[in-house]
Amino acid sequence: MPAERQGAIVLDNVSLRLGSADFHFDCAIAQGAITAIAGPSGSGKSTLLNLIAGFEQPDHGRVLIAGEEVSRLLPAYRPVSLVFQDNNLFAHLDLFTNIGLGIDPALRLKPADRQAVSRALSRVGLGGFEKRLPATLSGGERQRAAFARALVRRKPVMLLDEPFAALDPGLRTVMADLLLELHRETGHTIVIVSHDPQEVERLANDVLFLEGGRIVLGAPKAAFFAAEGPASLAEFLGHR
Ligand SMILES: Nc1ncnc2c1ncn2[C@@H]1O[C@H](COP(=O)(O)OP(=O)(O)OP(=O)(O)O)[C@@H](O)[C@H]1O
Repeated sequence: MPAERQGAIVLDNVSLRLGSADFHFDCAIAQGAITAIAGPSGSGKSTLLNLIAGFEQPDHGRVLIAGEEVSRLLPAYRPVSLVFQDNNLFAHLDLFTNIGLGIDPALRLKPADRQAVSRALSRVGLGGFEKRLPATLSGGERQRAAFARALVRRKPVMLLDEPFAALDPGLRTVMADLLLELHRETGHTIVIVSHDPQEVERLANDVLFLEGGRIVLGAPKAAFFAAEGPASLAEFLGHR
């Protein structure tokens, strides 16, 4: 593979068909950067993220993370942590247990792991919330808990699928700032699907813009916002 194709995440000529939808992705996502995936509804943003996470596998081509091919690995074996819009906390388990599951699905937690759970909760502003059930939290607090779970996994790649879409605009800004802070601390590679050009502007170093299951523009943020392209791009930029 040529040097310029090296990245924290590489989709090497990946193609996939789901029902009548065809996807083709060929890109390298930079190490330690925040890359936003944007594009109209149905353009393939979640599918691209699912290919990286392992919820979808390519029909052809390869997915590499940190130089290792992971195309056929199940999600649990990939070096990624996930934060989704509905943050998938288990309703009947308290926050300590929910976050501990991020370290070990069998919950065999060593004392250091238990400390890491409490530290992660404090880190996201939920210190002392260990015994709370998800239903007793606000939407923003649940999203913070999902961040805490991603943090304890200590994986070098964090994947977020519209993590703030259900939150009100004020809280969205607070959570975006928290994500930037965590990124500065960890230096992780972050890939975030976003519908919101302001969020892309606030967070991203690089942007991949999708249409019809393909990447129609991949550029650093400044170039992206100055770019001319398909009508869908003009429409996205028009909502700034
Ligand atoms: N399992 C599947 N079977 C059939 N079609 C699918 C499947 N998964 C996704 N699709 C189709 O592929 C297209 C892309 O879906 P995807 O969820 O990746 O888009 P998206 O850009 O994330 O959309 P949105 O912004 O609306 O969430 C859609 O037309 C969707 O209906």
